[in-house]
Amino acid sequence: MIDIEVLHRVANTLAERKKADPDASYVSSLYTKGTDAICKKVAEEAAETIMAAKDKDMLHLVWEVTDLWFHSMVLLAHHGLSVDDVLAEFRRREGVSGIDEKKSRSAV
Ligand SMILES: N=c1c2ncn([C@@H]3O[C@H](COP(=O)(O)OP(=O)(O)OP(=O)(O)O)[C@@H](O)[C@H]3O)c2ncn1[C@@H]1O[C@H](COP(=O)(O)O)[C@@H](O)[C@H]1O
Repeated sequence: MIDIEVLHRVANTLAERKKADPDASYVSSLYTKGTDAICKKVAEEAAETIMAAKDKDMLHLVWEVTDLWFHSMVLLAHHGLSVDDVLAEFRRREGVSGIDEKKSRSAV
């Protein structure tokens, strides 16, 4: 079983960082800079993920996906959301084939 508790612990830290000093916390400094700065980090980490995959660099691929998940979690927290909202969406989609779901969209 994969340990997703670490995601909850990080999410709790991200919530706590709303009250932290931006000079002492990277997360708090991102909140202070705002949505554009956080989105820029998400875009950078997505680009670095793509480069690692294209280079077939497995170590960096894991590092960059971790950076991407982390900055996506910061973006969610900045908007009052958390990893629980994403996990709930995964649960809602569970078992629904992407092919069937796409067909049902074109039928509407
Ligand atoms: N998981 C992470 C995490 N992953 C990556 N990073 C930071 O994300 C930053 C940006 O990564 P980059 O690779 O882009 O680094 P960079 O190029 O030097 O950054 P820029 O100059 O481009 O801004 C780095 O400073 C990393 O250390 C993280 N910073 C924090 N966390 C978690 O968030 C918690 C709270 O962190 P603080 O708010 O800093 O206490 C920590 O305890 C960790 O659990």
